[in-house]
Amino acid sequence: MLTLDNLTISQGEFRLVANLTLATGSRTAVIGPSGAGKSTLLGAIAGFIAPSAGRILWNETEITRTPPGARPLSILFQDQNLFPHLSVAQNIGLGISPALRLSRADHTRIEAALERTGLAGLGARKPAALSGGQQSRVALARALLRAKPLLLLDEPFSALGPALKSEMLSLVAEIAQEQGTTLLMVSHDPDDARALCPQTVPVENGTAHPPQPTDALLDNPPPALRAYLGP
Ligand SMILES: Nc1ncnc2c1ncn2[C@@H]1O[C@H](COP(=O)(O)OP(=O)(O)OP(=O)(O)O)[C@@H](O)[C@H]1O
Repeated sequence: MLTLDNLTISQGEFRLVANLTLATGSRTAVIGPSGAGKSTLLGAIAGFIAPSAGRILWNETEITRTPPGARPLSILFQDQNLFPHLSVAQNIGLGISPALRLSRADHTRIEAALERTGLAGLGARKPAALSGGQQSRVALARALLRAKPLLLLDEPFSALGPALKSEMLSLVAEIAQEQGTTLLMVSHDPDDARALCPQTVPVENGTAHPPQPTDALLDNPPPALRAYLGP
């Protein structure tokens, strides 16, 4: 279970407060107007942004000041964070060993992750020799190998076409289900939220609200979300 206990994040004039919990294995969308603080929220959970007050707990353990790499999570961004000079297999291997000290068993796991994400046979290529969709799959394969209990998605597939994006999101949901992963996903597309996430955290007016059932929220949004979601 992820707990945000009066978590307060300040960036210049901007301030965001979150008081909420996410059950283990749940899938949650984060929805709100541009600039509302969705990426800031994920950045604080991931440890890239230091909160000015409050606590982050994973189960009973406080991780508010745990370095990003030691937190029980993976995060996928739009910019897939692939190293251009490393092969696809090495980029995935970074999920196991940042120094790329990989055993034979590790290579077997990398092959399995390539296979699972539809990249079989592409391990020796450099990221530049892959399509955008394939690059997304590499980042996902790396997260898959890390098998952390919490997966944060900050619109990693938004540069892909609609069909490819929903294919990637389905793959994420499938893998999350298999691994029992807790999923927290920023989305600008209400249809993605409805398709994948039974509950949604609305972010508006400086608050990340506790999760609410996605369909009910989107069918009858509060005024601050209504304008953003449109008719
Ligand atoms: N380094 C910074 N210093 C000051 N303010 C910042 C900084 N980074 C972001 N902000 C402000 O914090 C607020 C939240 O930004 P954030 O990127 O989290 O919004 P968002 O909801 O993810 O938006 P979008 O949907 O457009 O990606 C914005 O008002 C932004 O201008």
